[in-house]
Amino acid sequence: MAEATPVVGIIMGSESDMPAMEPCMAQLDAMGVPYEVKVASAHRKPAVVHEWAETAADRGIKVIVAAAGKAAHLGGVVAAFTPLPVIAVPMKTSDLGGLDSLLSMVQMPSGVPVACVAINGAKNAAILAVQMMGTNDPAMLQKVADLKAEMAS
Ligand SMILES: Nc1c(C(=O)O)ncn1[C@@H]1O[C@H](COP(=O)(O)O)[C@@H](O)[C@H]1O
Repeated sequence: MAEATPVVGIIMGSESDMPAMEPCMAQLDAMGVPYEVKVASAHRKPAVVHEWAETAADRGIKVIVAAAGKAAHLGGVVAAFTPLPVIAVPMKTSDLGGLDSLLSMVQMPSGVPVACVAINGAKNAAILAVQMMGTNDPAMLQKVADLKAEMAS
């Protein structure tokens, strides 16, 4: 059977962000939502990030989740290159506890919004992505309703 086309694009600034982002992938797996994962830094590989972000919508991606730590510009740079909504996940850091990542991500200039979840809020980023898609996709909305029913039981 052919793999379903990914609808969530997950990008992270470093392979070192992968463990903190596992709950995002696990939540999307649990909800049956196909995703793609890319490791690329806006600082270290700007051309790769540019190309990935600019072509995301054409690949069928509906929502982007961008995770990064420290001077976490990745979400904002991705948002500059795509009309898709971007959810940023600030990574907890050893020096400043993730406040550095959070402030870098949340303080976007007017005109280029980036939604931002809590420090290491990978699971919530996944749920929020499905909620966004649910605004015009009843099957996605049902997945979130099912999750809420499960939490309440
Ligand atoms: N914030 C960014 C960006 C970016 O914003 O483009 N690229 C890498 N990083 C972050 O640097 C931290 C340390 O990365 P390394 O472990 O590779 O040195 C990671 O949390 C990564 O997301």
